[in-house]
Amino acid sequence: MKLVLIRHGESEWNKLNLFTGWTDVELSEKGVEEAKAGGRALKEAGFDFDLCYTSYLKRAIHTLNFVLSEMDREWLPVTKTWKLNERHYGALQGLNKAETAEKYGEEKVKIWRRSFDVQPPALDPTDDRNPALQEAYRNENKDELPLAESLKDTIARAVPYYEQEILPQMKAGKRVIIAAHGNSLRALVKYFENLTDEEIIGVNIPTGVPLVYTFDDNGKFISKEYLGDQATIEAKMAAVAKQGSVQK
Ligand SMILES: O=C(O)[C@H](O)COP(=O)(O)O
Repeated sequence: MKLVLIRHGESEWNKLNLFTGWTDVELSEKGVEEAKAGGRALKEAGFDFDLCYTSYLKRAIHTLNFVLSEMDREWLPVTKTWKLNERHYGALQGLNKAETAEKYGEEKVKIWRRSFDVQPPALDPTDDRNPALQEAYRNENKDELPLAESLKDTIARAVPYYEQEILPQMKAGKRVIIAAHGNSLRALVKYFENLTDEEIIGVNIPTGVPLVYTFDDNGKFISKEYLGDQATIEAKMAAVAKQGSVQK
């Protein structure tokens, strides 16, 4: 069984190096091009899909739309769920990552960005960015909606969704693509590959590059492969890792 993951293309806030989380920002022009290139790479490699999953956030939704447009598959059914949203970055949302590193130190920012179970500072419940106060989440169970999340918290909602909603479809023969986010995809990657809490720290997902997983019939990990020029992909991953460094 194969499964394709794609992180959204560069967003307006990726471009400005801001902590984004659940902030619903648009793709940048470069992000649109990355998403289209991802779609073309999938088409050229002969991929096709039956079902698509994405988050409630427009940078992932639009990425999926551009991918499907390039593949002439805009008619495919798409399921949206907040369970695939980016990790909620709490009160860090809107802050510049490099400036935050200057203020609190690179180590602290690395812990906030990449530690397994440390949450960033939480939003105040009265903050109008509290998802429980936002239209997009009006039909969701308010008790489940976060004010901040660690990667562990993200795993606790993304992995059960995968196991309950997506994996059964794959086992029934459906070809699936998931368009999501740096950390909601890291949550799935950790689970798929059974990575330790330390190993996942070093995983950085580039924007707009299709990541193809191959599993056995039971959903057990066999292999993975990024589609595209490997040196370019490595450079994009290194750039993501560096976003939390002080700018020199
Ligand atoms: O929410 C964000 O800021 C990004 O999408 C992912 O950020 P990170 O790579 O700093 O975790």
